[in-house]
Amino acid sequence: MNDTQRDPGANSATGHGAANLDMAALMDAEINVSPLVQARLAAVMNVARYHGVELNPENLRLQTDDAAPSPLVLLDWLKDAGLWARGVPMTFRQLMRIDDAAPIVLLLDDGGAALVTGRDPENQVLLLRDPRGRASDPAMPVDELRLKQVWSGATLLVRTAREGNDEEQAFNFTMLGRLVWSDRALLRDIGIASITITILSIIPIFMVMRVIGTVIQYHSWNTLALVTVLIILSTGFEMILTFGRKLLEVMIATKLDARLNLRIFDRLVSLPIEFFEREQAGVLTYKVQQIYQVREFLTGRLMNTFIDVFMVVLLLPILFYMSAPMAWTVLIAASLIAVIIGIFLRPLGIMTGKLIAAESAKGSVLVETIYGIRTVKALALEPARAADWDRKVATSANLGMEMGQLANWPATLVMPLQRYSQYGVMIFGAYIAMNSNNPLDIGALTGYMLLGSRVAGPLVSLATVMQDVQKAQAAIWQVGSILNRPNEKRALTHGLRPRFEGAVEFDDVTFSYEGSKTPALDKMSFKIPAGTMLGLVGRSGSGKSTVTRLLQGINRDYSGAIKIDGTDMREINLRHLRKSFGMVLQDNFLFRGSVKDNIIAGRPGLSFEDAVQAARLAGAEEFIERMPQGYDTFIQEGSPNLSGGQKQRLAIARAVISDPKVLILDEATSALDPESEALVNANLLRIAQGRTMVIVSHRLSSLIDCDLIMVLDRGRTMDIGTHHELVERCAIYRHLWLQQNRHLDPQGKTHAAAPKPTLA
Ligand SMILES: Nc1ncnc2c1ncn2[C@@H]1O[C@H](COP(=O)(O)OP(=O)(O)OP(=O)(O)O)[C@@H](O)[C@H]1O
Repeated sequence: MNDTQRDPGANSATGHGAANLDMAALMDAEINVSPLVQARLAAVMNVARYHGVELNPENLRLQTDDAAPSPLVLLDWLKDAGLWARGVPMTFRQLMRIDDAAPIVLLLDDGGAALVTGRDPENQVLLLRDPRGRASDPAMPVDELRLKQVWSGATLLVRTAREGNDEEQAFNFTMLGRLVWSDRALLRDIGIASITITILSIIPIFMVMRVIGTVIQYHSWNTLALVTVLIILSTGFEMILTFGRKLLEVMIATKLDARLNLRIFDRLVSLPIEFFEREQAGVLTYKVQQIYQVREFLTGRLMNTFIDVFMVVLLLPILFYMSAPMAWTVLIAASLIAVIIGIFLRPLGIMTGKLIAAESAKGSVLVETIYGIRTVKALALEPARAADWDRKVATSANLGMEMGQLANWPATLVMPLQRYSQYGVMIFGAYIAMNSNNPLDIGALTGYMLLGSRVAGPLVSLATVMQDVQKAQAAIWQVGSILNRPNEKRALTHGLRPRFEGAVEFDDVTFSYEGSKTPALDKMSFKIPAGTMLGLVGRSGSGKSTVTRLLQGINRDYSGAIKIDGTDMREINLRHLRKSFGMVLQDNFLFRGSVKDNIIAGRPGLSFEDAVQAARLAGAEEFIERMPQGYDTFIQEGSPNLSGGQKQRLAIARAVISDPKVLILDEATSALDPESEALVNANLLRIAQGRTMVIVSHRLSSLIDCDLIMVLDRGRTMDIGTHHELVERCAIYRHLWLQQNRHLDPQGKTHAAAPKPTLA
């Protein structure tokens, strides 16, 4: 029985019919599980059914039959079936507030589960059902106190995966803006705090005007006392508010960063492998990190500028009220500043783009050198790399210098205008004072000077913020150029999830790599039944690895059809496909962690026993047990503490642990010494039992035992048959065989006349 998707609406008509438990599925699957485990499985199956998905208990990997399945295992089961699922801690109140008919799974402390199928706000109770009960059983009202005795908050939320959901939004200003906007309550608080702070910081200016205008002129001690108290009070408030605002700013930035991190990672790992093969890691990392600059700009500079400009709108009428001619001069000076900065915007924008490109090129040299440090050292390439680095540093330093020089111009040119609105306005005021019948008093003049700078400042920053907008635009373009590429997300989350048997068929498949004129596979057709051990041979570049790549869905834009058990691969869910296939490459990456962790590779539901069994099948058990801490031995980055053969056997164990129906070995033994190769090959026949194997190897001797061997040449199938058949009838195969095995006769037996090595 497969996990199959049904019409999502199919069950909603029955409303809370989700609790309509049909234990038959569990029984069908013949898993012998304890009643508590049954409750959890039944609860999850019920919710999935509500959303139109039938879960198959056989696809669930329970650690032991008695232990309750962990939330992780259940989530994986749900996600595998194409549902959106999250495990979250919740409170009774939060559950009461959810306004959705879809049932919610509560994971009870004793390992069981309950389903929330409704709520009664009047009596403050939740309506719960036992997932193992019958549909006709009435829902049980449970209040907060009773629930707390059996449940400490673990909840599973499930819904149908939305198409084109948030994660699919392009990375651009709109998306970032929306992200920022989703915290509008925080933004509003920051806005209110900022405006209040600005008003409070203006109060002392008016106080200064009073002091100079009234206190000194009329020796008014009372006014002085009042002014002092007011200044102290406003400063106190300002301090508290500034502290609060800073906290809010940190909160908003942290939340945004967390959300961005999740999205970026999600998007990055959804990009097809071919993309990573083309792009340099250093450039990728550098470009993606630009997003944080944009975030900083949005929540810092841009927001403050808007608040400042808002203050100008408040202050300008006051300035005009105090003296219209003076206000005009301030306004004109500010506008001139804006014009000067506007003129420099474009050249600065172009320069910023160049600088970012140079910085990413520089970053890529560094990252590449670190990644390839073994080769760099082994070939004594340090001077060459250093020279390359020097060139990149020089280019980016020169550009940085040019950028600084260019940016210096507007900053210098606007200075006199800025100074005018600070001090010049006072001279102008004094001039007016001496020539007019209604002059400003000296206090008002000082106040004007202080207020004038408060108007010019924000206008200048509004103009310079445009410069930052350009920078942010360049940065977001860089990020978008990576994250907005077509990704595999749809293929990873949609499509059929059949139970594989392992029959593979290539039907007239033609495929060319991007930018290549000759096809890597040319009208390839072949068909193998489930359980076949298929060897792929051919000269270098004949397309062997390409066959394995297409089989894993790494490259998908081929013509013709690839069918697995008769189903077109394009219709199969990509994640399901890759999870169901095992893969061992020539050079496998082992993660930092213990041997056991590397074999299990973070897949939920797999236990230590599974790891031991997989290691045994891969022939790795013997050396693991000899290691100082056995399965707990720590593997370093790059696994220097393991030999090539040991690494390969671990990689095979990792690939077979999930009992894949199709196992692909691409030159898995090519880099091994003969002894290790013989060890791995000896295990292959055992591993091959009950599954289809596709083995790519240059060494034909390791393919003799294959059920079928396919000979490739320039992307075409030249022949397919057993070793003996091919030696007889396929010229290419015979040639390759004889080349590698001169001492053997064509049927694989040691040649009687083979010269024995002699010691001189
Ligand atoms: N990522 C790629 N981008 C562009 N062209 C590629 C890429 N990978 C392979 N090719 C080209 O496709 C053709 C088939 O390559 P493929 O790796 O499948 O051959 P192969 O038989 O596995 O070779 P080898 O035995 O040397 O590994 C070759 O001409 C190769 O140059």
